Amino acid sequence: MDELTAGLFNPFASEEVAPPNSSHWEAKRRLAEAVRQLNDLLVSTVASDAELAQASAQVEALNRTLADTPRLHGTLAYLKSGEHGHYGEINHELNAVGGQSNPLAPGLNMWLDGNRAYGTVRCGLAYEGPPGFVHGGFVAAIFDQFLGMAQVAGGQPGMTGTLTVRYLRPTPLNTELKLSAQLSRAEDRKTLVSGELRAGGEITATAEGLFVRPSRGMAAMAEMAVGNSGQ
Ligand SMILES: CCCCCCCCCC(=O)SCCNC(=O)CCNC(=O)[C@H](O)C(C)(C)COP(=O)(O)OP(=O)(O)OC[C@H]1O[C@@H](n2cnc3c(N)ncnc32)[C@H](O)[C@@H]1OP(=O)(O)O
Repeated sequence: MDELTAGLFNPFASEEVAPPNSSHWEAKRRLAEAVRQLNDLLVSTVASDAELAQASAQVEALNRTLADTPRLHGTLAYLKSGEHGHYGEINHELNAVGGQSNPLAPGLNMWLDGNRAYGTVRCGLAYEGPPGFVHGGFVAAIFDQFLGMAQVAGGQPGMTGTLTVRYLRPTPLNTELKLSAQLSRAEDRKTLVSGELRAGGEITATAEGLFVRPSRGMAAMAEMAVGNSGQ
């Protein structure tokens, strides 16, 4: 394991969402939750054009305020600052699918128990694809992240090489969804993991992921990313 993968799923790998490790992340989680609500409200409100224009001006003003604050671009920049925890902690705050402090993330919580992985997630209205149901792309994203955690049990975590999702029935919005996964095979640099997504006890989708530990190593992959983070 290297600096990126060591502790990747700790200390957040428990059934209870672990509390933030600093006042910074505590404050950011609060802001992220407010933005999630804003997203939900945005897609559901049928306010007047004038009310929408006023709300836009307020959000634009807030954006200008935040743009003037010190910023770190990407998880590696947070890591290098030395002030925001180890990579696992930072990833679990900022990850696009599992990040508690990232409003894009639907709040996926995950934990490992031996060779099995478990998770919960709830997708609000902003994740709608078919009427009343979760967009299939987000179902795939949830599996990608979740199986990406489950592969860690194999001891050689890598990048998603292939992800196959079987959509058995529509996945409902605003419902606690339960995930489970198990390691099928881990050999050389390849780890095969399969998982299920359930709503109210019914399986709505299954997935299989093949993860490949890069020949260059994860640290080299991270170096390749320098310059991609929009700073
Ligand atoms: C910090 C830890 C992070 C872990 C968290 C994961 C959760 C998030 C998951 C993601 O979303 S990752 C983002 C989505 N995935 C990518 O962007 C991966 C892009 N692809 C790559 O970077 C490379 O193609 C890859 C690392 C997958 C493989 O490159 P390598 O140069 O290491 O592969 P190589 O050519 O040496 O092949 C090694 C073996 O893997 C096989 N292989 C390579 N790419 C494959 C692929 N894409 N699908 C299936 N098999 C693949 C290849 O055939 C070969 O099999 P054999 O040993 O049996 O000959």
